[in-house]
This record gives sequence, C-alpha cells and structure tokens, in this order.
Amino acid sequence: MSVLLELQSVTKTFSIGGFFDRSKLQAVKGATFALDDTRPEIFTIVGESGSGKTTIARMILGNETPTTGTIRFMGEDVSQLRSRRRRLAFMARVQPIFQNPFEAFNPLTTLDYYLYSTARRFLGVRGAAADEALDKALNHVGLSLAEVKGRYSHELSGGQLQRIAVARALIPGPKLIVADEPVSMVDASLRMSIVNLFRTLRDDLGVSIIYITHDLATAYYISDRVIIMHKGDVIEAGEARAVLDNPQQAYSLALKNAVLPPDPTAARLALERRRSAVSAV
Ligand SMILES: Nc1ncnc2c1ncn2[C@@H]1O[C@H](COP(=O)(O)OP(=O)(O)OP(=O)(O)O)[C@@H](O)[C@H]1O
Repeated sequence: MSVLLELQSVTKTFSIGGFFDRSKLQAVKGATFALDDTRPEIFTIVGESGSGKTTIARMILGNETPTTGTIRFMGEDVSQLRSRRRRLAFMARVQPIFQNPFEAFNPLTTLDYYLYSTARRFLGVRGAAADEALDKALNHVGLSLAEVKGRYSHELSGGQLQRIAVARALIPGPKLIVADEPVSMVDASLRMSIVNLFRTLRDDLGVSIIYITHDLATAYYISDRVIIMHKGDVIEAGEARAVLDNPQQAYSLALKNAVLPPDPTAARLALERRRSAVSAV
C-alpha cells in the first residue's frame, strides 16, 4: 500500500486550568490509522462532543502538534514542515472544510474574492486563468463562476455556501479534504446533497475525505471506513457497515440506538418474512 496519511499512536494532552489548579486533559489517547493513496475513500470519525475529533483534525491539518506519536502525509512528518514552501505545498494537498460556512465568509466580502485569493495563492494564477480554475472547481459542486461572481454570503443558503467552501478547497487540487462537521449548520433537507458531493469528489477526482461528524445517519450512508471515538480513545474501527451494523462496544451501541434510522432494506426483508410466515399458517 502506498500511504497517503498515517497516524501512529498519536496523543494530544492539553494543560488546562489556572496557575494554582493546573491539570492535564488527554484529548486524544493514541490514534493509529492510515489511508491508502491508491484507494480514495471517505474515512469517517464519529463521536459525541468532546471525544477528540476536532483535535485529530487540527493535528492532521498541522494546526496542532501531537504530544506524542507521528502524523505523516505522503511520507512527510506534518509537524516538521518548517519552510514556507513545504508548508504551502502541504496545504495545497490537504484542505480543510469547516463547520460554519457563515463564519468562513465575511459578509462584507464577495464570495469570489475568497476563490480568486485561493487560486492566486496556490496556483499563482490571475485573470482568465483564474476564472477558468474557479469555474472548474465550482462546476464540481454543481455551480458556475457566473452564478457566484459578485455575490455575498447573505444572499445564499448554508448549503450553497458549503458548496462554495468545497469548491474553494478543490482549487489547489488536494489529495485529502478534512471536513469537520461540514453539515451540522446546514439545513437538514440539504445535508445529503452535501455528503453526496463527497462521494462524487472521491469517485471523479480521486480525493480522499476525512469526514468528522456526530451524525451517524450520514456517516452510515457515505463512509467507506469509520472510527468511533469516546473520551479520546478510538473504541471501534473498520469497514463502516460492519462497525455500524454490529457495534462491539456498549457506547457505540448506545450511540447507534440513539440516532440511526431503521435500515429500509432490513425493514422490508423483516416485513416480507413476517408476511410469508402469516400466509404459511
Ligand atoms: N486548545 C485546547 N485547550 C484545552 N483543551 C482543549 C483544547 N482543544 C480541545 N480541548 C479539549 O479536548 C477535548 C476534545 O475536544 P475536541 O474539540 O477535539 O472534541 P470534539 O469531539 O471535536 O468535540 P466537538 O464536536 O464539540 O468539537 C475536549 O474536552 C476539549 O475541551
């Protein structure tokens, strides 16, 4: 396997409290997993609030340094990217998408400004070449430059803004997108269209997605693999259907029972079984 991203026994400990009551909080207690470069996938990190998901995302993006353990992206230790050039090359390859699209875009700045800045920073293009790069990225999310140019964030819905955030992330040509709760601020009716977009990016562009969520319904629907986190520990890991259909830990079972909708296929089969049992009597 050619490794895209590898976390080895990654921990993160924060010092919390004031001068007199200082204590340690272990936000991540030893995460180990790898993504294969040749097999783009949607790798989902599930867990309730405070389980350590965002801390893992921040470490993968290089915004936080692991206390112990290593994170390698395409063989390079993410915490050792010292020069500006190497850091920029890494950022082009690993792009974030954040939870709140309304916060990501300043209401007084046109949305295309963010897209042009990204094109200038990572691709070094302006003018017609930038227009082309923007239009291409926007087309991947079902929009066009003509639709977006000159518009402000308050003119669009959360779902449309999140699409633009995805388009912005696509401009540098990333290999990996780290999406931290990307649909939790989006209207429930639009959530599936955003997560479906991740599938398209995986299949059409070969981009891997780290999808961070506390929403098991969308996790079940789109993930290839999943890890479940609880108080900083990875308590389950594996193929998404296997893990979510048959959780081994009491905590994951409780999580599943609390939120997973009934599987329509299983429900139909159960109904058919019941019907044939009745007609056999
Ligand atoms: N910079 C920090 N300093 C101190 N403690 C922190 C810091 N960042 C996170 N924590 C703590 O680490 C733990 C894990 O937080 P984290 O944000 O990673 O969880 P999460 O699963 O992403 O939760 P949420 O969905 O609420 O964002 C929490 O107890 C949080 O308060």
